[in-house]
Amino acid sequence: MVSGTKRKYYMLGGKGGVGKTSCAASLAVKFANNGHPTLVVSTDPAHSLSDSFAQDLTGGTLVPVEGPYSPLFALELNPEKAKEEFRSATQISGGSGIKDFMDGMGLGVLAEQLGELKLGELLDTPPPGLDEAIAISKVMQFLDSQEYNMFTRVVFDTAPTGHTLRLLSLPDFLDKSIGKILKLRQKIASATSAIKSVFGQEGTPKPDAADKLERLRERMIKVRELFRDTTSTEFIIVTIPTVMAISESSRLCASLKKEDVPVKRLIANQVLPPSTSDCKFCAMKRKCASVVSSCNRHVKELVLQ
Ligand SMILES: Nc1ncnc2c1ncn2[C@@H]1O[C@H](COP(=O)(O)OP(=O)(O)OP(=O)(O)O)[C@@H](O)[C@H]1O
Repeated sequence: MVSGTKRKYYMLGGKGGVGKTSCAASLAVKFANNGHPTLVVSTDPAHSLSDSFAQDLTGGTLVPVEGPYSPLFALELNPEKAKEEFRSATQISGGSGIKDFMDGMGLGVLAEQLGELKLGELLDTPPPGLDEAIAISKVMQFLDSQEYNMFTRVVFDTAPTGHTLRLLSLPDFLDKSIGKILKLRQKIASATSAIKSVFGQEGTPKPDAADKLERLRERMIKVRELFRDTTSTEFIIVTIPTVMAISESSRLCASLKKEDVPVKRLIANQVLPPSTSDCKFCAMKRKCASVVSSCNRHVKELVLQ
């Protein structure tokens, strides 16, 4: 994993509490100690990257992590900020949702179509995972900038399984939805210019709003491409040796493969080392771990089958 100087992205995901953040932080330190300027990003709204490094990493900006030989920076993304950006990019007129805008223009009929297209919901209540998708797209934006193009390893500490799966399918969903909004905007623009000439009403959608939407759509396409780029991206499943964690990891792996997301490595975390002085709890935990790994063949085969 440390060979080569071409930029690589590693996304760590899995069941809640298995050690995604701990493993993402350890992997980032390993890369930095092997000569890679590294960035570790937490997209999990419940950040715990600061705890892993025992350093305050909050604030939504890149913070240098003390210790490793090569530069290691950490970033705890602020999903609220990302959501705000989506809302402002999709507002049609100052502050009101698209439906009010169209009613105001006497285009209630078109608003019904909007209902069918379910775009109203998209604009007023963004889908789960949206904030992370936008946050990741921002990370990619600044990674392309001169200032941050030195990073050759980027490690994403993602949210627990369900959130991540929605995040992975989101760029597609957004690309299509924003495409519909832009088409609808086109219709509104031509309809309003017709109305304007008859009633002389103001309220044509701000031209820059369409550009903002178009830019957002392009960024979502880039996120989708990043997730599926087998030459630069890899999703690593983190699990622990319990039946429940392995079952959930197996489902996650099947979903990732269905979304064409490259996944080939698994971290079996918190495996108890052999010990003679086990307390009852540890003895039971070890027994369970050995039963799980033996009767379910090797954890890796089972999850990554
Ligand atoms: N290999 C390990 N050895 C000992 N403790 C560990 C190990 N990995 C994780 N832990 C501990 O388990 C707890 C959960 O770890 P962590 O926060 O990394 O999991 P997570 O999957 O990111 O959790 P969440 O889903 O809540 O974000 C923490 O207290 C952490 O210190």
